Amino acid sequence: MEKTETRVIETTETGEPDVVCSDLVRIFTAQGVEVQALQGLNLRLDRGELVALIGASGSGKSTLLGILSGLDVPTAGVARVAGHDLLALGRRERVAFRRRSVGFVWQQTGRNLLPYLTAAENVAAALAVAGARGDREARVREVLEVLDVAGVADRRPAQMSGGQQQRVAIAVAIANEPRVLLADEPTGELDEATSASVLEAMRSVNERLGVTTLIVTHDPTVSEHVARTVQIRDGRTSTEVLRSTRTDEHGAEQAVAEEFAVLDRVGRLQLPHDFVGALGLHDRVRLSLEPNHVAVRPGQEQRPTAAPPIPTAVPHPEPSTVQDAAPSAAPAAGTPAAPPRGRHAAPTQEDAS
Ligand SMILES: Nc1ncnc2c1ncn2[C@@H]1O[C@H](COP(=O)(O)OP(=O)(O)OP(=O)(O)O)[C@@H](O)[C@H]1O
Repeated sequence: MEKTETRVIETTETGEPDVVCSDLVRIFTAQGVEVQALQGLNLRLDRGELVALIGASGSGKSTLLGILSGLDVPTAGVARVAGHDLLALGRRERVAFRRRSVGFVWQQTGRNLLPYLTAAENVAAALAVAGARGDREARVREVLEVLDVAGVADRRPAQMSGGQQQRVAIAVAIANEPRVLLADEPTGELDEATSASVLEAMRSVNERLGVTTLIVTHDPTVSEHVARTVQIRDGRTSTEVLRSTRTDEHGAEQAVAEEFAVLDRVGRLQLPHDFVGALGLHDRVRLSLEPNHVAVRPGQEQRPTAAPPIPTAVPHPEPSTVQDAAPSAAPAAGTPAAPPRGRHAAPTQEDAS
């Protein structure tokens, strides 16, 4: 059974990650109206990581992938992929970056492959466009075998299943040995079983070839295939779930999922929606530094409508979480009940250090 804990992690920078986004901003202007698709997003992927990116519709996932793939240019901030500064690339460098440094898999199978070429010809075309050296035929065979689609090498996309088409698309994307593989809803048009096999293929490619991989998805089963899931909300990274296996005191292996709020370099974090709703937080909140945590309390005066019951047997605990910091009165009508403890706990000062 999965156990969920919460701590705050700091987005510090050590080493040379393959993906670095720092205070990334993308503003679109449509018919005189500005839309802030990314509002100071921070993200880093270390070399060889496999990460899923999730978030509600409109949260900025595709905008981020557009920037990381070199298709779009951010308005402000830092975006570096495979050592390239994406705000400073010239036109020719950008073309070379897209051909050699990143591979891309789209949701629509039709967008990934040329319909009049076979699977092998699609991979060969990608190698030719990038000017790949060496034995291209051998490389075509190799990547189709890695993706377990050597059997459909001579078929055109229309003669393959959706899952086979996406596997061939992954083969095309990794043919040039890019440092980073980006996938936008790669399983969006597939049924559950086929989705699982495509996600598994991406995990296997990541493991065998060490290509740093970022998968944008709505697929709820993605957590079974990745060790790290990043959630973005309103154009910013808000929470991360890290999964690992631990051995308990009886020697049994336990899958552990820990949920973290993401603290950026200047100390900002997003409170989960259900915390905000449960305490009716708005406009201003009171912060206080406690011995081992930071407490967040509603900014407005809390006037309980009825006298709170006096505890008899159970002593009232010291506030240690956002829920603990709640007034003792029940939440106002219309506000959701406080979330169960353990799903999200409040960030603690100790954890942030
Ligand atoms: N070219 C554009 N011009 C104007 N606004 C845009 C443009 N592209 C995206 N947006 C806006 O930016 C915000 C983020 O869009 P984005 O497509 O990145 O979200 P998303 O998380 O990928 O959504 P979905 O899951 O529905 O694909 C949205 O409000 C969207 O309407």
